[in-house]
Amino acid sequence: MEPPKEKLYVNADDAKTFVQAVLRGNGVQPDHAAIVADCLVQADLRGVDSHGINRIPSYMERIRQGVLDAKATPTLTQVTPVVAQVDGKNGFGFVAAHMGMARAIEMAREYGIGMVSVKHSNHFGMSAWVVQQALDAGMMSLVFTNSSPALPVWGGRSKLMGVSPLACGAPAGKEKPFILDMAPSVAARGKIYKAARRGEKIPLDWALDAEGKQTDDPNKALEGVMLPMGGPKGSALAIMMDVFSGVLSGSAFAGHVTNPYDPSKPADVGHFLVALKPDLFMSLDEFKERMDYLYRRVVGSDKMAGVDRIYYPGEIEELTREERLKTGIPYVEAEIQALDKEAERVGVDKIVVSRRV
Ligand SMILES: NC(=O)c1ccc[n+]([C@@H]2O[C@H](COP(=O)([O-])OP(=O)(O)OC[C@H]3O[C@@H](n4cnc5c(N)ncnc54)[C@H](O)[C@@H]3O)[C@@H](O)[C@H]2O)c1
Ligand SMILES: O=C(O)C[C@H](O)C(=O)O
Repeated sequence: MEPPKEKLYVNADDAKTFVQAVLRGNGVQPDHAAIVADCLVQADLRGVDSHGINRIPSYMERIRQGVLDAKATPTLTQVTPVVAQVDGKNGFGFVAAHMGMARAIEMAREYGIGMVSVKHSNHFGMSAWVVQQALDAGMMSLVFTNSSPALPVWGGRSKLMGVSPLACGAPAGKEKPFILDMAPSVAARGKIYKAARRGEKIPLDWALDAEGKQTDDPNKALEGVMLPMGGPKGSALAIMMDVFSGVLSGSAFAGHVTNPYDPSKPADVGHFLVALKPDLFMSLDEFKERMDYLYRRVVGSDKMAGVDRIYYPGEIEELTREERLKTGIPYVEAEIQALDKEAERVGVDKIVVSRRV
């Protein structure tokens, strides 16, 4: 399998315009289309191409099969002054989580903390966009979701838990904010889908094939299981995401969430979102100074042999974002063709490729 060499570059604004048009063509209301497009393009800009606009064909298939409601409007119920619940009504996870984090931020502004449980939702892609939503409002955050079975529990051999990401963030002053966004597996399953799309191999420690053997073939890996990061600890984190996102919310859990690529039934994903005001225990300036000091201590740490630079969590993605805002986002021909097929189906313009390299 030779990876395709040519990269097709698309500017972020053109990618957003394209995604919005396809979504509106599939019956999604304009303000919801804008949220979904922004979250997907943010992922591609940050180099999280596993969770960017290439997810559009699978989401549209779910709409066509009637298992994702393009026209759903989530509802919000206030439970206590600092706790709310969103019912995603089986619409886009991006829209339900965006509404949930917006409410969590409002509660945190008033009371210091806001917690929102989201039920009957769908895949919301890269968790870091929700963390960024909180950071844009000056808030710290916790962002949990569950997802479809991909990972055996420690000692088990079949898929049970999702590779459900744990994300959190905290603002800084002059330095970069802290953004941790990690699946409890060695790598997100989306990276395997991406390798399959691009005809690339995967590292041997990511997954096992259906016979339980190591494989570098992404298609064989998708038939097998993902491997947890950190052994039993990764498995435990996946269970933790299910407790907070699935059990607590009233959504599916314990292996009953549907895969975003399976258009046979609703996904019933749950999310758990917390916004926290950073100046609860000291002034905001002092908090930010302390965050800046932490950043400098981390990136200024003594380096291991062979390491050129130490990065802060979220920093590589931020540097990629800065670069891609200038260069455009690189895709491969097969990905652009799959996206253009979605445009053709609803009679909107193809995606604008600015250059091929
Ligand atoms: N919605 C879902 O159901 C779902 C499920 C799984 C994963 N995902 C998404 O997949 C994406 C990728 O997940 P992943 O676990 O493969 O991420 P990853 O392994 O690429 O990164 C995990 C974390 O480690 C940090 N990091 C990575 N390399 C670093 C380095 N050299 N120095 C310092 N920090 C570093 C990153 O900034 C990030 O915060 C995430 O955005 C996640 O939200 C979504
Ligand atoms: O795509 C999935 O199956 C879930 C998640 O987005 C992942 O990358 O693992």
